[in-house]
Order: sequence, then C-alpha cells, then structure tokens
Amino acid sequence: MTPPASASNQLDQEKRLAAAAALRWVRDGMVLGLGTGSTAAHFIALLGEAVRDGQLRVQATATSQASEAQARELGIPLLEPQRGLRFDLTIDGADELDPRLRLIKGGGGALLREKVLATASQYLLIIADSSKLVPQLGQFPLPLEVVPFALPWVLDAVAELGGSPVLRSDRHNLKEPARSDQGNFLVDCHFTHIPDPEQVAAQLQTIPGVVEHGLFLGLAQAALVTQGDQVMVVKPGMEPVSATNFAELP
Ligand SMILES: O=C[C@H](O)[C@H](O)[C@H](O)COP(=O)(O)O
Repeated sequence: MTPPASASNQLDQEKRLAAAAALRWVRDGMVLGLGTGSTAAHFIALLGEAVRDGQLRVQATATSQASEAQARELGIPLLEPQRGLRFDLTIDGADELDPRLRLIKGGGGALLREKVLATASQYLLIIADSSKLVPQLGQFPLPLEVVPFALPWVLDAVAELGGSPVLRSDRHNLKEPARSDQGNFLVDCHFTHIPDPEQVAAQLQTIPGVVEHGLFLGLAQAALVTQGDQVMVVKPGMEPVSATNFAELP
C-alpha cells in the first residue's frame, strides 16, 4: 500500500538524513560501491555535490544502470567491473532489515549487482528510513532474479516453499514482465514471515534458474536508520546508538 503524501514526505526526509550521515564516513581517495533505489539516490546526489565542490575525490562503481547514469551526470568518476577491484565502502538501501542486519533487497530489481558489489566490499553500510527496520523479515515480498526459460519451474518450486510467487510487471507497461539490467525476470515471493532466512536462502539457492535472491545475510556491517530526525546506527548485537557518537565508520 502506498503511504499518504505526508507520510511519504516524512520517509523521504528520513532517507535523506540517513544518506547525509553516511557521507560523513566517506574519506578522500575511497573506492565506493553505489547502491540503487530512492535512498541510495539521495546519497549519490550528496556525494556528487561533495565531488563537485572538491571536498572529496573518490572513484565508484554503481549497482544499476540508473545509479550509474545518475553518478555519471554528477561527475563522479566511475570504474568498470575488473579483476581485483574491491570497494572500501558500499552504501546501499534496503527493503527490510532486521536487528541482526539480515536484509531483503531487490525491490528496485538491482539485487544481483548489489550482491556482487556487497561481496566485493570491505564494508556494506545500509541507509534506511524508519519503515525498513522490522523485527522479522518477510512482510516485504522477497525478490528473485530468474532466467526467463526457467520461470515456470521456478514458480512451482517457490510455491512449494510457501512463497506465493508473483512475476513482476514492467512499471511502464503492466502487460510486460519487468526485466533486470541483465535482461532476466524478477519474481516477488510473498512469504509474509521468514523466521529462518538462512534456511530459505539455502533452499532458493538450489533452484535451477534462480540467478540470485534478495536475502543479504552476513553482508552488512552497519545500518543508518533514521527515526524521526535522529539517525541511529544499527549493528548486530548492539542497541541502536545515535550516529553522532561515531567519528569513523560505525
Ligand atoms: O533493487 C533495489 C534495491 O535493493 C534498493 O536498495 C531497495 O529496493 C530499497 O530501495 P528504496 O531506497 O527506494 O526504498
């Protein structure tokens, strides 16, 4: 359900505050991974300003064509995928995160590239508004990237796991399926509750034709979650603390 306009403005403001807090930990010379989605777009915009004003010199690789286009337009120097390329820090959004920093990602269809960069990063920092932090994952439908040929069998297999799969439609032409940047289909799996994300991830990995799933487990080191006008740091096993308490990466 879409939130009413005032709530959606509030969430957008929270996203921007989290993005601004993340920018504090970007250091000159860093190689960055740039996430995808509305929260990551705030970060890229702020980073672009810092680069333009000469406050930061960084290089970056983006997790989607959309983020790459935004970064290019803002003059952020971009690196192509290459062997040996590692990222000091990747800043990305999430659709859901739990207190152990297990994530659901892929609402924008960028889960594959996002997981590739997250895995090649020393530090994955998630930025999010207050609606994203949940006690248990699964309310947000879990996205899968699926090879088109394999679709019918993937749908069968996900249904057997209790995930009520729905093939995602193209936003601009609802009669057509949405495609990832790789040209694959996206399937949203409505589990409602995922009490054991590790088990679900292991099961999804065995389905032929599933290129990637949107469970990000053990990948994020910290999250910046805005609650009202306060940005809080969330780390596994730690009570959330104000982001202003950290001078370095949390
Ligand atoms: O594929 C998209 C990504 O995983 C996004 O980071 C995620 O959907 C969150 O997007 P937003 O910041 O727009 O809520």
